[in-house]
Amino acid sequence: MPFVVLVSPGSFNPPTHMHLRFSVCTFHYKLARDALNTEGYTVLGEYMSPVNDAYKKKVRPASAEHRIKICQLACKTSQFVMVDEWEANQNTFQRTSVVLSNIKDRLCKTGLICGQSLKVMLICGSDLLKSFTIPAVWIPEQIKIICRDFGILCIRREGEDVMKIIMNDEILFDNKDNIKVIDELIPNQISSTRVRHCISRGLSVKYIVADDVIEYMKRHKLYIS
Ligand SMILES: Nc1ncnc2c1ncn2[C@@H]1O[C@H](COP(=O)(O)OP(=O)(O)OP(=O)(O)O)[C@@H](O)[C@H]1O
Ligand SMILES: NC(=O)c1ccc[n+]([C@@H]2O[C@H](COP(=O)(O)O)[C@@H](O)[C@H]2O)c1
Repeated sequence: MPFVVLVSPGSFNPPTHMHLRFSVCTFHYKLARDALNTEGYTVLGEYMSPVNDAYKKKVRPASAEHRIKICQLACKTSQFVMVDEWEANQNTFQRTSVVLSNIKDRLCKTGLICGQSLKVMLICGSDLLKSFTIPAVWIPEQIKIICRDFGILCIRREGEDVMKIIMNDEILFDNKDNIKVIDELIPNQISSTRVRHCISRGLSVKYIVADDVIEYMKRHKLYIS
């Protein structure tokens, strides 16, 4: 029986309940389960991989050290989602294909699972899939590697026409069988950006972000300005 380990790359600045819902979408929604089960896969778990501090964003994220910590707090209640710190702890930005390979190599080195029976897949929202089609953001050869050698589980983000994104891009279209699109049955507009806006205005983010994460952010005065 081949096993799947999911990897969710992102800034997680901060992690929201939606980031944790990825696992719910994968495990409990029939569509997603079927998408993997019909091919005989068993999903073992998911790693959130917070991006390295060297990744350039319009708004400078909280430090990797803080983001690792709040991701760990966010995952505390999940038996399925964990944090992989490797990417965040490197000295330079790591491309996502490198992160996926690295996680696979390390899992195989444990000796608990062999490469042939392990499929590491990227799990992402459809905005990340869309970014594949924006010139100069990703290296086309690496998109091919991600689609062909790993595979993608894409959660539709509200309003996004994922099939159109796939159909209009040559690499995605060529690899469409390795891209599973999952509908979030309760689509929402939760985003880290909106959470940061609320915090900076002194508004509550309770029930959108884990309580322990809220407590940590308060203690470290994250996102208040
Ligand atoms: N509401 C959502 N629905 C579907 N996917 C989501 C949602 N929020 C986040 N994601 C996905 O989670 C992953 C990591 O997201 P990221 O850390 O960039 O959060 P974000 O909310 O998109 O951040 P920001 O608002 O700072 O750009 C990405 O694949 C993103 O598409
Ligand atoms: N070439 C690449 O590998 C590449 C390019 C752009 C974004 N990414 C990843 O996509 C994620 C995007 O996160 P944000 O949506 O927070 O910007 C990050 O984890 C980042 O590492 C990878």
